[in-house]
Amino acid sequence: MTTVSKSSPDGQLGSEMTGETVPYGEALIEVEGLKKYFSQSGGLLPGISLDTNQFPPISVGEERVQAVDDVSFDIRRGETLGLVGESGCGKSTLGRTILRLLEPTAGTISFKGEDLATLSGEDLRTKRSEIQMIFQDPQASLDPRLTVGQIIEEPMRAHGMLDDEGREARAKDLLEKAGLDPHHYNRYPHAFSGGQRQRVNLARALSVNPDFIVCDEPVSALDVSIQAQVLNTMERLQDEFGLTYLFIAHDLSVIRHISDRVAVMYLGNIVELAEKEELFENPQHPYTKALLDSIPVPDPRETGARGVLEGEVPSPVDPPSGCRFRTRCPRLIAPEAYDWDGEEWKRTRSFMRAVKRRTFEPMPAAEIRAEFFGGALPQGEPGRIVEEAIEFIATDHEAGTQTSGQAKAVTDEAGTERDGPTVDWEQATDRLLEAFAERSICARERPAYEIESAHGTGTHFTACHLHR
Ligand SMILES: Nc1ncnc2c1ncn2[C@@H]1O[C@H](COP(=O)(O)OP(=O)(O)OP(=O)(O)O)[C@@H](O)[C@H]1O
Repeated sequence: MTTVSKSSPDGQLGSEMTGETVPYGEALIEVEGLKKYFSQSGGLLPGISLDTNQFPPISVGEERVQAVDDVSFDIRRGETLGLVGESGCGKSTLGRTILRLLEPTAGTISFKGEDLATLSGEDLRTKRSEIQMIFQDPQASLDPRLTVGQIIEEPMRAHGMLDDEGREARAKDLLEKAGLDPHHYNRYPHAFSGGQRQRVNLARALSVNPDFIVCDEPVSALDVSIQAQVLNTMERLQDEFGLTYLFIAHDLSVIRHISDRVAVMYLGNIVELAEKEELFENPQHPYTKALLDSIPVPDPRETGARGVLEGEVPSPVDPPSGCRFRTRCPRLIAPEAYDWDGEEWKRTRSFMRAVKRRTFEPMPAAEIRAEFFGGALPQGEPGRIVEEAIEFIATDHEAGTQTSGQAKAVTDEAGTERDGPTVDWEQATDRLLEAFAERSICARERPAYEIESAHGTGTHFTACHLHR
């Protein structure tokens, strides 16, 4: 049987063909300023939008989904970089753009010092053998009409690698290495379980002797009991074949199992990147902390009172300025335009969040002041702004003392029209956000800081202005 290893003369392609080597621990992939925007093609007239607040009310311009926006990091030879984040944050798009399955909008992707973003034609085709991808759904990615042997041999054939006999021997060897019986060579995918099918995918990816594999949620569709077995096989194959993985998952326990370093993604940006232990034991970004706090704990006494993420992820068509997490962030930094004393900012921030999310019932002004500010509003201008916001939502304001727009004619049960207070959450929210949230450094500048690690010796990147 042919022995497959990175040094095997039969295992052509991959780095052997090009003769390039990158020492272990050095950057194999360097991503710099990578962007991937998708054009929005929806509606009757794509690209044309109606805005009655402007003249002319029609504008022609493309709305673009900023799926990956200005992302930079490297992946070192032999390591597994875990990429984690909520659904829709851009993980798959990033993985596919690195592989050039999607055209980058901007930025560079350097693989062994060569920019993949500019390669095309034959050069790109050759490089593709060095970079492979494994997808989440092993069922969908295996052609049901082909035998397992044909499936594994297909990439070798496409790259003109080995003769028929050599390909068969290599396919059988790879089946065994991936934890399957080589006698399964002539079977069809439907005869296999989900875990076995993912092993077939692994064997196929390895057939062209790649250096780098993007693994997009490779175990998410598998039973938890099977997940660990497949992950262990992936680790073994990584050692044996000298592989480098970008491992995409939303499940933090899977990321913790397999990664050496972890990158956390939120709304198209990488918000934190550190060695695994450092990230799990010393997370610095409020988003990472919220993600870690929301890991389900297998404890029946657990009440569910964890720091789960509040609010919706904003649209990637029009993401927030500065820090993209700021609209959901519990640690939003105080705007420097005002002087804050003691607890004033914390209280104002909690009040602003509660108003924005309408988490309390409208009540008289004094009760709002008591509940959120212990009776004493912040000093000076911030206090006046808070008072204005309270007036919009208080239930006990007399007509005439209210800010314009708040008093409105209402009809009582007897059918008599009289002036009464109305609650205007929107105005209150706008007043607070405009005065405080939009003036925070979190809204004005995009954060990027390197801090000292408490665990290990690696660098710790965090995109949070709390480290300014
Ligand atoms: N072909 C496309 N056209 C337009 N928008 C797209 C396209 N592909 C992805 N998007 C959008 O880009 C954003 C990022 O999607 P992506 O699939 O990369 O996220 P993800 O983190 O991998 O999510 P999931 O874990 O659910 O796959 C989403 O808002 C998504 O709707």
